[in-house]
Amino acid sequence: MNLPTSATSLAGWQHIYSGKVRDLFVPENGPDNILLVVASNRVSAFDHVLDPAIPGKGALLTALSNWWFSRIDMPNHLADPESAPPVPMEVSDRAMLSRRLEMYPVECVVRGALTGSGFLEYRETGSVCGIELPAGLEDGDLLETPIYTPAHKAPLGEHDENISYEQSVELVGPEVAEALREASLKIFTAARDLAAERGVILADTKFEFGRDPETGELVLADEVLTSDSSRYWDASVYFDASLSRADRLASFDKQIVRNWLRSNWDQQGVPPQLPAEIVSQTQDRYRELFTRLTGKNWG
Ligand SMILES: N#Cc1c(N)ncnc1-c1cnn(CCN2CCOCC2)c1
Repeated sequence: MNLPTSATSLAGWQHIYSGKVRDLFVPENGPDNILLVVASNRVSAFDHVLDPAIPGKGALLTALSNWWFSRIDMPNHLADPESAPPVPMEVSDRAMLSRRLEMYPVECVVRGALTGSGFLEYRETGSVCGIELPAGLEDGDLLETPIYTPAHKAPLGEHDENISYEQSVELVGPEVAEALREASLKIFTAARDLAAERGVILADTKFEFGRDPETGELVLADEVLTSDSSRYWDASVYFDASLSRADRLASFDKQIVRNWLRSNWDQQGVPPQLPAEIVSQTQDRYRELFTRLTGKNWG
């Protein structure tokens, strides 16, 4: 996977980490309990960060995350702007000023549908993360009840490893493991139901939690319920039996890019530049997802 070659340097902030699509900063001169999470416009597919970036993507997904945070009844990591240095103008619309937490090394994945790595594991073993599922399920099938399928965070560039609930207990202890599972299932179920009212299927998502060192409380962190951390499908497309399975499971935001790459790249080496039309269509899909979920026009 080709990683970003340079992270934005921000006046007053020290860059500490770059992921595929986000960059992390801490205040150069304190306080040390603050973290700035900046969502880039980078888009990744097939384990590659693509070129060019999608203008507006970072701001839109930050706004979507903030919209969900405001609807989730749980402490979150968003910080009071008064408690931190000013957020530089050049990233203000795509930056998340956060409380610095002691992050738990568990990717809290919840699946309402069986696809991706979960389907691959099911096809091999009949289960996902030790959870036995009924026989005969196909890729993309909706599950009767959502399942909690944690993963262990892998180093950047590697795939996270699906683990059993019992393995998550070994990582964080029984009380925290249960709290992570309970919170993840509760948030997912509420978000899935809200999305369904808007004709959108929340197929799966990944939450990250941390412990606030000052209060000891469990805090919802990272981005939440964005199309980078979740799979969203259009319900009218999903239930259209005239479409192929691949088309029915088209992700709201990245399918246009994936389909173009499948037709224009042999998945060897570095992917080709995305044409302007593909970038524009992808921007439209991000906007459409934002509007469908929030009921607000973007921009
Ligand atoms: N959100 C948030 C947040 C927070 N509120 N407090 C502390 N850390 C994080 C955070 C955000 N992303 N990551 C993953 C980057 N890690 C870098 C080290 O290596 C493992 C991955 C950590």
